[in-house]
Amino acid sequence: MEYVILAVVIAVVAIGAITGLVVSGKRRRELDQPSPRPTVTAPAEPEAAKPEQVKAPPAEAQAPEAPEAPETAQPETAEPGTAQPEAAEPGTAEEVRAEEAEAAPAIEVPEPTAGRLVRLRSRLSRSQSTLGKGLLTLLSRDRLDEDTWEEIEETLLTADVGVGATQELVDNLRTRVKVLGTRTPDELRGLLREELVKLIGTEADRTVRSVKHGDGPAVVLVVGVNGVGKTTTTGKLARVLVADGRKVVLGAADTFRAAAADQLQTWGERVGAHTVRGPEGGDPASVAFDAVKQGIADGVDTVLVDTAGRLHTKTGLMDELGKVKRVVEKHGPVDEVLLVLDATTGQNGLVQARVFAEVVDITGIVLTKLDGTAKGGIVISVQRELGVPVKLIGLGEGADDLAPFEPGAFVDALLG
Ligand SMILES: Nc1nc2c(ncn2[C@@H]2O[C@H](COP(=O)(O)OP(=O)(O)OP(=O)(O)O)[C@@H](O)[C@H]2O)c(=O)[nH]1
Repeated sequence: MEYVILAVVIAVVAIGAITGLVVSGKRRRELDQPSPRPTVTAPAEPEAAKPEQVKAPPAEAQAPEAPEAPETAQPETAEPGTAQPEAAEPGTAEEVRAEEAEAAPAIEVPEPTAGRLVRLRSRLSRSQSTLGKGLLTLLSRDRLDEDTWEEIEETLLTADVGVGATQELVDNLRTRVKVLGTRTPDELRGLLREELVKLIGTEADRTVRSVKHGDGPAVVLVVGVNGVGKTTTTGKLARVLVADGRKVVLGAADTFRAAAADQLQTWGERVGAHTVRGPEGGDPASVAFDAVKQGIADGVDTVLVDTAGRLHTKTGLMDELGKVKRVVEKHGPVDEVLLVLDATTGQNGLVQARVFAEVVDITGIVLTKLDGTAKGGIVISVQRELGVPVKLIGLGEGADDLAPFEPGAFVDALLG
């Protein structure tokens, strides 16, 4: 019996030993297998982080379904009356398009500037009925006595033609009417046209200097007191230049009124022109400097700078405008200084013109709001006052209501 128990114990021990050996061998084999988890030294990760791969991922990696969504949702491709599965999200494409439109506002193509004055001639109706028609009626009288000539003089003075120019015109008309003898309406019209055109002058260069030269853009400073339409004119002038094929940068150097910069930026955005602006109340000269710098960097043709023209004191104005000009000239010469005057202010406008002319060298005049006045003669008096040509006239609040000034077309509009 003891032998049997001994044999069983030996057998159990032997089985246990064999089993232990088999299990531990299996475990060792399992531990020898490589781990499936990545390690910090895995080369794949730094490879994937290479900038080239981030910049230009393979086409397949860019959500291949994405381009199909807007296409299927486009009204052109959707069959009318068919409830397509893609149409289940009608708002999505609309929203995408609305967002896109908001992000990139449509750039307008302004109307060409040639012939604008002719197109807008009816806007001069108030000046036409007093100045143009008034003079023609007086000159058509059977007898041109002293009283009639005095009335002609009065008409010219009321229309702001100015004393000197009025005298010159009346003298010339008296002589020519005497020589002419009998007068037909056509002859009278022709006579008056010639004399008015002569007074305005056809010799002066009325183009706005806006052509790029050397490495830099042409720089145009727009000056004038607040409220005359200076900011609006700068915006409209950007359109005139863009219409004529120029690339423009705007400088919102009127930092006095925050809305002025917003207003200018909106004008710029409409024609795709960049607007450089500074903080409200900031230094106008610094904004003007930055605008020209931007214009050089962008390689544009023209930089238009809307300046702040507060007429508190002449000294203040002189300091401010003088500084703007000096600072801008660090980049190169200023090509044009346009003085904006409100035609409806009459003599007051002439006083402003005198003050500005003492501060900066004005190279051109912009007369705004000629649509709202019977005093079209201011074109003549302001030119005489400053010895500088009127280059542009404002004939309304519309975006394309700023016209290059043409003496012949202007007089034709006055005479009807
Ligand atoms: N009828 C008419 N209105 C004009 C003309 N030009 C400008 N205006 C209006 O004049 C008003 C004043 O224009 P702004 O451009 O804001 O004047 P501003 O001189 O820049 O004034 P600040 O921005 O305060 O410096 C606006 O309502 C313009 O629409 C024009 O030729 N005809």
